[in-house]
Amino acid sequence: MNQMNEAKMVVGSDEWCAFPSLNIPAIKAKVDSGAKTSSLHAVNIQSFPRNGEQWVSFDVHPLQDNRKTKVHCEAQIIDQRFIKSSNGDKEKRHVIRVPISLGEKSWSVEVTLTDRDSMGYRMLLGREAMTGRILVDPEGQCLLGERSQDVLAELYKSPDIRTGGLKIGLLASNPDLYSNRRIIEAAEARGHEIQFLNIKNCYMKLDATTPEIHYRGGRVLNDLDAVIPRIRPSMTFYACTLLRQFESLGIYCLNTSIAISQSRDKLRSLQLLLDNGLDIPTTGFANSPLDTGDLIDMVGGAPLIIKLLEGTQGKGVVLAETRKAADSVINAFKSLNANILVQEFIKEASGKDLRCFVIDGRVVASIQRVAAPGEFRANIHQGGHAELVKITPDEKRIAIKAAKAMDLRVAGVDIIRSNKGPLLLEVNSSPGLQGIETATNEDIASRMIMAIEKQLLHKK
Ligand SMILES: Nc1ncnc2c1ncn2[C@@H]1O[C@H](COP(=O)(O)OP(=O)(O)OP(=O)(O)O)[C@@H](O)[C@H]1O
Ligand SMILES: [Mg+2]
Ligand SMILES: [Mg+2]
Repeated sequence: MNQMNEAKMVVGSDEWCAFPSLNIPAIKAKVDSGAKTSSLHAVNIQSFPRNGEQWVSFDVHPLQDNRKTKVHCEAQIIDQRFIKSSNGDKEKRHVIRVPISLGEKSWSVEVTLTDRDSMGYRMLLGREAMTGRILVDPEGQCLLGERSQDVLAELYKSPDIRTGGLKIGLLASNPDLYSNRRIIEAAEARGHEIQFLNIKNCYMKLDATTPEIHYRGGRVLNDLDAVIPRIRPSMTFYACTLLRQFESLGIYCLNTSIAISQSRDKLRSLQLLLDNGLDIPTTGFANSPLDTGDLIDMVGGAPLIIKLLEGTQGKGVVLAETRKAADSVINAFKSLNANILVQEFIKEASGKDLRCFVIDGRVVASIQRVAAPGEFRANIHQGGHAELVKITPDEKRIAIKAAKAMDLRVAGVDIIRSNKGPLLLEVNSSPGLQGIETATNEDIASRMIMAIEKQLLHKK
């Protein structure tokens, strides 16, 4: 038994493989003995007849988090199979048989093609391909050797696999804003090329084969590595359309269009946060002024908070101290066809709230915002000021969970301290840097750039 095992190759939980006949010199596979058949993540899968046989053509993005490096492949179809994927869905897939190289060895394996766009591994190595040849050491990774970015760039002869500076676009409206100046400064200091892209000056070509984004004057922006969106609420619709276009070109967006657009819908955000087990102040929402009385009762009566759904910087947030005031304010807004929500007033917060800046699942800085005397809104724009604060482990956990629930890699999470514990107020997808960098002395702009580097450069 031992002797037999000695002849077997020991692999870790992931390994670099190659498919010489498909011109794929390196692709990192997740070693998955739980799956029977191996699979390759392929796009543009199309079957066609060739000399009386059924063939398939497809494209493979062999490198994780890189949709620019693409290999076009063709192979004979040897079977069609229904495969149950990890999410439980059954899917009919083409099966091909090709030689695989792993370490020093090479043999032929069956591989199914799937166009599930997994941002993780581009390939799964199933047990059928390993039987009799491989032992798995789940603690190890790339036991048969790593591939550096330099080696990959050479193998794929691709300038897109960068080892040095990245080409970054800052998609925003005002290059003179503190936040935007800091992001540009930080990107340049870290050796990247960054260009300010005014949202209004970008336009796009929607086309199945050659989609493009142009900048005023005709310059094509397709060769960016990453885009940092900093979108003011009034530009959300157009900017998210642009972001979707960047995404479909395989350009990494620090916050995605989907995450940003859902974060801009206050009610949807609150529902998502609740779905993820996060607590918010009790909130009510109605369509018709006829329901005002019950709406007020629902959130516990006056005093209560009324918020315009489209409001920002505290402008659309009103405190109604009495039931009568609440009733008239709600009806006044309703008569203007304004969308509002009503919310339990967290009096004990005494005009303070917390802003936690989350990047890539970590709270990188937090401040307490304190309202001006006589004001309940802590917004800096309403005269509030920022103070240093130590947040509790629970608050940290909530902030991280909220950013994750909203699928935001960069988020400003606002929390209010209530008698019932910390409650979530809202999650911002383009949180400002000035107040928080000044108060904490943290270099948050650099942390944002580092989050991009982690995705595009240093990922093994
Ligand atoms: N339910 C509440 N109870 C007590 N204070 C509240 C409550 N909701 C909001 N506030 C205070 O009012 C401020 C503004 O509210 P909120 O953050 O919801 O709206 P906004 O700031 O206008 O929106 P945005 O941050 O998107 O610009 C908060 O920072 C907080 O200090
Ligand atoms: Mg706010
Ligand atoms: Mg907001």
